[in-house]
Amino acid sequence: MQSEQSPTTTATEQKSIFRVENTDYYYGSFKAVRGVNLEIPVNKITAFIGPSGCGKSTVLRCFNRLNDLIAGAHIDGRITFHGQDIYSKAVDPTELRRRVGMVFQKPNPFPKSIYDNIAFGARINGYQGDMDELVERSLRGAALWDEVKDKLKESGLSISGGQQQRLCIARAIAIAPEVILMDEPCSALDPISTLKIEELMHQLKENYTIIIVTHNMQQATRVSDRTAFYNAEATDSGSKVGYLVEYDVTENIFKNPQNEATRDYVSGRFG
Ligand SMILES: Nc1ncnc2c1ncn2[C@@H]1O[C@H](COP(=O)(O)OP(=O)(O)OP(=O)(O)O)[C@@H](O)[C@H]1O
Repeated sequence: MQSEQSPTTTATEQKSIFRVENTDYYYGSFKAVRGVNLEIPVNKITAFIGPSGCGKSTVLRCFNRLNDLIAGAHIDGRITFHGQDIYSKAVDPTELRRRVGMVFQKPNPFPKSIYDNIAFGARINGYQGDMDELVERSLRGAALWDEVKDKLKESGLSISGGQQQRLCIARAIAIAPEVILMDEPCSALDPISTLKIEELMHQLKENYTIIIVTHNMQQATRVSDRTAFYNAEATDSGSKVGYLVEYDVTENIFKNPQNEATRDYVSGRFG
């Protein structure tokens, strides 16, 4: 059987896990982002870059329908996950969010023990297996086990910011997602913690598809396989609307961009 491919997907690329087709993103009547078409390859890291307010987080939050929780937010167009429209009535957003996890800008562990940070979500999701084993496996998967194995009963808030962010990643992977969305996951971290998360991302992509929003262009070049550059332009009404300018393998976006705005942005001329 032939795999599903868009005209922009080359035969050598892996299958897409998400397809975004002709999507416009609104907050009430305000159109925040227009006309996005893109495919997210499975088991790769895709970076979203662009100046502030161009809609990177808005698009990101739609992959697990987190924008549903914002009153008035809606999209026109279609986003499919494994070929199924995620906005169709048949899709349960809670189940979608289990399969498409998220890590936020600021580490946000639960005010519970390190152990329970992992066990809590797993229990809610009906995990029936050996919880000790799951906690260890998740913490190992987030490259945190060695640092916390002797203090699993201590609060998740008692460890460093970088460790807290890895705990949030451990919590996300404990419920066995396929995708991890990361919204500027290192912006609150020091450079060493940032590098640890980046190393971890390289390991994680063996098992997960990752989409990361980042303001740090070096980070995009270090971690991502593909990069989407978004920009915003003024509309007749005076507001700004975001749009996807260029999407390609990361090396092309940074070394050989096709669009002038991309070239200016990646060379630090604006943004
Ligand atoms: N909850 C919301 N309600 C109304 N408008 C919003 C909301 N969230 C974002 N917006 C608007 O949508 C547009 C895109 O915002 P978004 O946060 O997605 O951009 P971004 O590229 O992620 O920005 P940044 O890099 O600063 O995080 C902006 O005009 C923003 O003001």
